[in-house]
Amino acid sequence: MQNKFLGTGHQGFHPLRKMRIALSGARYAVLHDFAVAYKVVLSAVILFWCFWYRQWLDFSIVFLATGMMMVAELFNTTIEALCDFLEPQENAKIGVIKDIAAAAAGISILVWGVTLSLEAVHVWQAMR
Ligand SMILES: Nc1ncnc2c1ncn2[C@@H]1O[C@H](COP(=O)(O)OP(=O)(O)OP(=O)(O)O)[C@@H](O)[C@H]1O
Repeated sequence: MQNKFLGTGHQGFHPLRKMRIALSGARYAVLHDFAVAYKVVLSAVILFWCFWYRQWLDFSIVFLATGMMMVAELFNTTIEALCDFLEPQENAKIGVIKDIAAAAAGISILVWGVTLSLEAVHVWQAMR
């Protein structure tokens, strides 16, 4: 999309360019934020495992919870980066903004953890 104020960017709809931009953003987040990097690896392992045992658990629910957690984590990283860019010094307001973003990411991790635990119980009950 074109920046309405700066006139930068491209006009029109370019899905492949959008996908390339999104992948580049995800790559940057993985390389520069360990919190994102380890969750990507952990999510890939868990999703593979859940897909393998999909006849015993609800893979769609795990997929949804994992996707939601990763989206929240990427937004948290974006807000942290924006805060660090706008205010390199210590600032109580920046602290509060980052804490709120961290709370959103924390809730998504909690939902992810509870979902995985419930599905693990299903698998355990099915295998007994
Ligand atoms: N410029 C700042 N001024 C005041 N407090 C800050 C500032 N930067 C960070 N903090 C405080 O430190 C906490 C951690 O911020 P930081 O940017 O280091 O995130 P992080 O611990 O690396 O998070 P994540 O693990 O998600 O990457 C914030 O939640 C906030 O309370």
